[in-house]
Amino acid sequence: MFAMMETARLEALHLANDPATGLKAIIAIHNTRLGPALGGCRYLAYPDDESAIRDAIRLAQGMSYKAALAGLEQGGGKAVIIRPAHVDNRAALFEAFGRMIESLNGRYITAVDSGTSSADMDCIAQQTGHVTSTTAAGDPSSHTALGVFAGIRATAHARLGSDDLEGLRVAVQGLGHVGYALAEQLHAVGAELLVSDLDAGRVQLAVEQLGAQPVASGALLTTPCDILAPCGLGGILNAQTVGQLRCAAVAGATNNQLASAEIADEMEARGILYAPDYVINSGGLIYVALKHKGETLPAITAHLSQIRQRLTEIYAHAQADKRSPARVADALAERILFG
Ligand SMILES: NC(=O)c1ccc[n+]([C@@H]2O[C@H](COP(=O)([O-])OP(=O)(O)OC[C@H]3O[C@@H](n4cnc5c(N)ncnc54)[C@H](O)[C@@H]3O)[C@@H](O)[C@H]2O)c1
Repeated sequence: MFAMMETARLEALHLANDPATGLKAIIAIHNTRLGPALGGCRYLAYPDDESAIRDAIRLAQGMSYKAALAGLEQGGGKAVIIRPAHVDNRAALFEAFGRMIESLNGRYITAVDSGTSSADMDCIAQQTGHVTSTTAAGDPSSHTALGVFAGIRATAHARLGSDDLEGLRVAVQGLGHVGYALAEQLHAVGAELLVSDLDAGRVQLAVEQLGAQPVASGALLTTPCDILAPCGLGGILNAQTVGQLRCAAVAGATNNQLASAEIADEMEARGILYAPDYVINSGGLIYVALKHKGETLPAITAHLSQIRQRLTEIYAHAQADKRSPARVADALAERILFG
């Protein structure tokens, strides 16, 4: 366990077991150098306890990097609640989790993630103030989409010489909360949209409302385009897909797009510019963190606009050092967190 923590440079790991509600929870606090650790709470079934702990640690680490490059006074953390086969009272389970968070005295702030909802956050809020993305706080997805849109402009400028997206072929994979909002913005500035989603209804909506061209899910990654914007599930840039990409750049919302750092090197070698996922998709975190601090919407929007500048800096470094932007982003984050 300690070896795992050392490898990830994790500060603390907290476990809770509450037989009365069925709560089995893990809170991983990766780094609090910049401020309290903020990160979502997953509520999923895991094959064993170790996989759940591993997941929490890996995700907490990612949150530290994301917060550092988003310029937030916030550290990285993540929680995992192991989903029981059966739960009598979900509200009571999340309230028990709220008490666990409260016992950490503000070192960890939770948020919605896979398997949890704003209603669950409302239950947690009964027991602690260290919770975001409650029903009252609102869904961060539109802010994530705004950040990705700004990041696509920066990427187009760096790779294609102009941030004018009119007529650019942008392939959006996944038309969920973020992907559809992004497609709307791209459509509004005259981009040519190619779209795919596992849900045919979402695709049909984009065809009718945004004039998008539908592409079969399996074919989108290999469709010729200027920018590929992954907004679905992670791990899509891997040894099988990377050689088949036919785009000038990849810039999208999906978390953990790269199967490994070497994939980014391969993209670099092929002249495909890669927008580091945790930089371009940090709009939601910025919204959640600043909203929790009581910032106004204009202040949040102003902070969000820094994503574009941050990416532009990363691309400039990457070009100067002949390295992948993914490597540059990691090095920058590590300097902020541990330097
Ligand atoms: N919501 C946010 O604020 C936020 C913030 C940061 C990162 N992200 C990441 O962005 C991605 C999208 O988030 P979301 O909130 O829009 O999720 P979502 O669940 O609302 O939408 C995802 C969509 O992608 C589709 N999809 C999944 N796999 C696909 C595939 N192989 N091909 C085509 N479509 C596919 C799904 O059918 C779904 O419609 C996720 O990876 C998420 O982790 C989201």
